[in-house]
Amino acid sequence: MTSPEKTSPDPTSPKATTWKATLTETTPPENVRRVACVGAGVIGGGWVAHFLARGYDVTAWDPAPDAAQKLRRLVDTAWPALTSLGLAEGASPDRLNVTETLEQAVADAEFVQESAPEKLDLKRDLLTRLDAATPPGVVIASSTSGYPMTDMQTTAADPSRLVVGHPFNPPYLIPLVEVVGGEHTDPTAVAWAARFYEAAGKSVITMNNEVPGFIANRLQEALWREALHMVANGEATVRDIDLSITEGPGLRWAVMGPMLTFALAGGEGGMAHMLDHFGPSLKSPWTRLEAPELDRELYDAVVAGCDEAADGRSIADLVAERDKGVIDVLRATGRLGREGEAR
Ligand SMILES: NC(=O)C1=CN([C@@H]2O[C@H](COP(=O)(O)OP(=O)(O)OC[C@H]3O[C@@H](n4cnc5c(N)ncnc54)[C@H](O)[C@@H]3O)[C@@H](O)[C@H]2O)C=CC1
Ligand SMILES: C[N+](C)(C)CC(=O)CC(=O)[O-]
Repeated sequence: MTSPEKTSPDPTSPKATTWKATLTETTPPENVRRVACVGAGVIGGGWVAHFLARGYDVTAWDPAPDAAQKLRRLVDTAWPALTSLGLAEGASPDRLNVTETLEQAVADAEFVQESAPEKLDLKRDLLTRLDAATPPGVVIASSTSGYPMTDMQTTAADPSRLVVGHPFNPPYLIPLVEVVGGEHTDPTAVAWAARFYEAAGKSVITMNNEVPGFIANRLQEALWREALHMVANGEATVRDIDLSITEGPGLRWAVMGPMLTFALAGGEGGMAHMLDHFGPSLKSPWTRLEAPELDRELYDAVVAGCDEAADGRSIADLVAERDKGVIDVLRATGRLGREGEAR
């Protein structure tokens, strides 16, 4: 990702402190009842389903002509899984209002989640528009997978209330949200967002430093790049790559992260022994990390490999299978109560 020319607002301008100035008028995160979701594709729609299941009133806007229909279908598809997890009191898909305009969606919102396509100019323009239309003192979060907020908040009149709230697909099942502000974000807005997501049932990592891709996507990207190299070089098939994780480290990663998992590789000696023993292999050529050229051949090989792996299952079948699997893992690892409440 290249960093664009910055036209950052003057941090000493009174506008840059608008959010702070209206803090006392801001709804405490635990009392928020009305959430707006702007952009309602895979992730925006997933956020809508999550917030509805948690009992919020949700307004949504998306410029696509068939967006309302698709969104309601996504919510209906997710609802059985959400019901099995346990709905908040009063939660209902009927509490969704798909509006005609962006301005209507955010007019009464107490929190705004932006989930538009991952294009820097588009995000910048949209956040500027959202900032202009959203009541003062309301935090606006972007679902961006990797742009630093500093690069997205360059043209907003009040950049101090803009934060990144990076979710994982599907946001109605995967608990993690990475929260981080930009150079011109008020740290109180970051703290407010973190508290809000926690109140909304998410697991939050708050980052104090901006790095493109945040934490989890940097880790995922390293694995993804190596997987593409292996497919491109004919070293492994798409199926081999998937099996190597689902039948291998993926099982452990659902229980503990890569750090603790590797500490156990050192036996009684823990991570210290693991480093003494396997440290030298860091110098072995086990990974390339530079991204391979995503040329037509590699593109086709990856797409065809996934079609073959799906073995006739539609995307809807795979989504249902994934959702059931994630719920089973959450349950089996004690991260869900008997009624499905997240711990
Ligand atoms: N797909 C994924 O696995 C994840 C995506 N994200 C991030 O979420 C964001 C959305 O990605 P997806 O939902 O995957 O994309 P998507 O393509 O499924 O949905 C994007 C939606 O935005 C709408 N849209 C287009 N222009 C717009 C505008 N100017 N204002 C508002 N909405 C607009 C489109 O009509 C579409 O419904 C991106 O920033 C992406 O990086 C974050 C985590 C995971
Ligand atoms: C593929 N992706 C980069 C958009 C993925 C994410 O951002 C997070 C996720 O759901 O894995």
